[in-house]
Amino acid sequence: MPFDLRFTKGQGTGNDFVLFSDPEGENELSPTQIAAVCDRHYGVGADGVIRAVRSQNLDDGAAALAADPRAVWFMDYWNADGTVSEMCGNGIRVFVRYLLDQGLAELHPGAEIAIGTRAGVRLVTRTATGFQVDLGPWRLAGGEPLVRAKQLPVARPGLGIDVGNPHVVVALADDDELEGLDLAYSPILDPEPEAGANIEFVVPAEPLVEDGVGRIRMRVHERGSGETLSCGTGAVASALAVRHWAGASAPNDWRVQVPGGVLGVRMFEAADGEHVALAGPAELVFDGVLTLA
Ligand SMILES: N[C@@H](CCC[C@H](N)C(=O)O)C(=O)O
Repeated sequence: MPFDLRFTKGQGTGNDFVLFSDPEGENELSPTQIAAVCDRHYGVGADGVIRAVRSQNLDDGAAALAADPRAVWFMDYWNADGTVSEMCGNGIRVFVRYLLDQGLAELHPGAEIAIGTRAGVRLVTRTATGFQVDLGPWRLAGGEPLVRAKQLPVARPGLGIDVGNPHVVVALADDDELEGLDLAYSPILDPEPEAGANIEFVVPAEPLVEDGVGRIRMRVHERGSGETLSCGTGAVASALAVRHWAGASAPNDWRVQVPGGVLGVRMFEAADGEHVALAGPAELVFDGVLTLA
């Protein structure tokens, strides 16, 4: 039975999403419907779909509420191919902008909002130009899979990093190598992690550190979405990887240039270990109605 999906299109550094509100958790889209919505020729076009559900109305939301009763909203995130992901760093900023715009939540200056996600509860605050999200503790995922990509002459070792979702970061020699990559083709990981991974290619700026801030450029091939203009968790994983390679003197503040803009990354100590935060813009672009079969 066809139905009308009322949605809002949003983006953060060019990583774009279709957002819709389903407080009672009654309108989960099928993977086929999500792929149809995200199709850039026959649908709205987006890198992912985000459903706003009250945490109390989702199984995954119950865990979020148990962890933090303030997490009344759950970010139900889906990639463009209809697969699910645990976390989206650009998406969660756009999600908060959407909740505020729809009058579903409030966020006063200096306050924080708790959002339920499959990676756990994440805290979001306002910044002068957008939002910052504390992505919580991170970890080296173990192993250094070889990465093959089109136009990369030889396979390179990647570093596995988990920031709630899985990433493999690969260092390239220079901007020419970065620009020359053809990410219309999916890079190949050897060994391929069972759950797949988002793959980031990074190049240090010259100099790497300026005024105490590390600077890198990044392109990404996202699990479930292909090449995107930006990936927030990918920017975080990339800064963590480059700091890891650079050694003890490397800074904790990073500026990550992606094709769609610039993101800020900061590592800091918290009660449960080192956390990593992501800052960047979040915009709503237009509202619409799509009839779905
Ligand atoms: N673009 C997002 C990440 C979205 C999920 C990712 N494709 C995955 O499957 O883990 C971001 O900004 O972090």
